[in-house]
Amino acid sequence: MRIVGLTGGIASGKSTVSNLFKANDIPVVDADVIARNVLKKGSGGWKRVVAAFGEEILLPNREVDRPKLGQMVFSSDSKRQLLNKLMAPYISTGIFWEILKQWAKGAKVIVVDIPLLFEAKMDKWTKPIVVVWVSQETQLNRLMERDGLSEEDARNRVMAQMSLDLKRSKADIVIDNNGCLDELHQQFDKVLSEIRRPLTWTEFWRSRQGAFSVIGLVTSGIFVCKTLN
Ligand SMILES: CC(C)(COP(=O)(O)OP(=O)(O)OC[C@H]1O[C@@H](n2cnc3c(N)ncnc32)[C@H](O)[C@@H]1O)[C@@H](O)C(=O)NCCC(=O)NCCS
Ligand SMILES: Nc1ncnc2c1ncn2[C@@H]1O[C@H](COP(=O)(O)OP(=O)(O)OP(=O)(O)O)[C@@H](O)[C@H]1O
Repeated sequence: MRIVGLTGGIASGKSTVSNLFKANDIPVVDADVIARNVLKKGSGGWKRVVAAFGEEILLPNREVDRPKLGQMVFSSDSKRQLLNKLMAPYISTGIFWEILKQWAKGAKVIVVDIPLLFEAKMDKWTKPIVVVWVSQETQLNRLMERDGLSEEDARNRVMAQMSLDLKRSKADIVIDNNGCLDELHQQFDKVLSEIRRPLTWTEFWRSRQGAFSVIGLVTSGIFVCKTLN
């Protein structure tokens, strides 16, 4: 199985690109969705986060007040690191199970959309790595517009992540998303044909079909040996 890593910065356009993959029948595992489930009321992650940050981060219905927690962690490195430490094991386990589900379904190529792919050192599990890049000016403008944030809050969020220029230098494939959506679509078509190229042998052995081939070969080998003896 080919596990394509999709990453970028906050509001650089990862979800826009992952929607294009989904529209082309490529399954996408979304770390933000998994992270949201980890913070659902009553879950293990919720209990640890509430124990560490206090009940003041809860809404009257006892769900986490996400904008409030976001305000806290994006303006304090130590609080953000604490939140990351508490949630990381749940998020990585969630990603692992979602990949396993796709493997069991026989998917040959999947995309994992992980905003913090490099920061969380998960890049070693994915190949190729696609980085959705924008200039910092475009990033701030799109973030302020989408989330209705002040410039200061938007900057705090951008600064909480590894710089997009550094991420770009670590990428196998770069999508430059500074332009309009039509330009994005044109680049996406090239990326799609790149990631749909035939699997390498290593990727094939990692797929469900490859694993079954190994089992088939070993079983027939044992059968042949027994017959010859
Ligand atoms: C702080 C929280 C509650 C704010 O929620 P909110 O709904 O406002 O934002 P949302 O979850 O949609 O995240 C939006 C974007 O923020 C960025 N971001 C989220 N968490 C972090 C973080 N810990 N460090 C840096 N950037 C982050 C990502 O680019 C993400 O795509 C939430 O982001 C969270 O639980 N973060 C910790 C979990 C995590 O690390 N998520 C990233 C998945 S790898
Ligand atoms: N090429 C583009 N032209 C104009 N607007 C765009 C373009 N690409 C994305 N956008 C807009 O920019 C905003 C950010 O995009 P998107 O939500 O896909 O980013 P993201 O990287 O998934 O963000 P996050 O890290 O917060 O999940 C959205 O409002 C989206 O509609």
